[in-house]
Amino acid sequence: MSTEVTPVSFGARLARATGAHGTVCVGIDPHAWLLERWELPDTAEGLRRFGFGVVSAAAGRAAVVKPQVAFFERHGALGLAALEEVIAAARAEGLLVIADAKRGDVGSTVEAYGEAWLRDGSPLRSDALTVVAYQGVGSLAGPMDLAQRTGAGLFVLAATSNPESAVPQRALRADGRTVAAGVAAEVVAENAARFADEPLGSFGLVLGATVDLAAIGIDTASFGGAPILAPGFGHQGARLQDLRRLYGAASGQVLVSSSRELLSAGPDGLADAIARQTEEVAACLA
Ligand SMILES: O=C(O)c1cc(=O)[nH]c(=O)n1[C@@H]1O[C@H](COP(=O)(O)O)[C@@H](O)[C@H]1O
Repeated sequence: MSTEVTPVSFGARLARATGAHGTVCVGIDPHAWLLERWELPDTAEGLRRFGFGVVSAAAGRAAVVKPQVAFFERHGALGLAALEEVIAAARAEGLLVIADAKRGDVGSTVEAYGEAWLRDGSPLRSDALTVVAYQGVGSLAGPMDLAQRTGAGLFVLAATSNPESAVPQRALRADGRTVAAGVAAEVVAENAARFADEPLGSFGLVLGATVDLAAIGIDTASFGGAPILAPGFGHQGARLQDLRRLYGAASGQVLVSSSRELLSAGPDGLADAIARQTEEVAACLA
């Protein structure tokens, strides 16, 4: 008799956590200038203390944190060791962790990325991972299978918030769709097929709040239960008041990602800044 226990899916955990704490996703982006503002050194130890500061401010106030892996990689092995500790601390506090590592490769290799971030027992085990589908959504089958088995999630980049993304992402595929709309449709279909019984699925999309989704051929009304990770608010210019206009019927399943705007409140102001932004997002959705 198998003793394997089916884990609670990421989507179910996300729905529960956002229901309790709102839909703000607090970025952990230790830019050098932010470390200075937090009076921390630009070292692995500085990153560790910064990460712990964000975790303690977010615990009980937000559902999700999103460490930006690049800043930890700057410090090599010690930086990654700091990241391991920050991820573990966040999860121990009940926060969901989206590792923003933006991984992608041919299927046989991306599988190893999946194992690094989503396998039970891995030192960097997170609740979800950002991934890139430049090699085709099908190349992500390995991490998708693993995520489903371990109750983890994936956010696939579709329409990113940076202006340079227009050239590759608005390009037309052979089927007449833009690359961004094609990726979105494939991920939405995969999510619907694997998580049909769940109101919120575990495979979502990154859709920048600075992007005109209709102009790029993306209609969020067709998203079903696919969650959306939405960077671009605050420092990149998008405004919370536009949340409903930007994401329409899917606005309730949008994670409002905010890094520099929140983090610049400093270690003493961050908890209040998170609470304020959570209220503001809720008001925009009401
Ligand atoms: O995947 C992401 O989170 C992401 C996708 C995207 O299209 N744009 C984008 O800014 N991001 C990330 O979201 C964060 C945005 O930071 P702020 O602009 O400071 O809120 C950074 O960690 C980016 O790497």
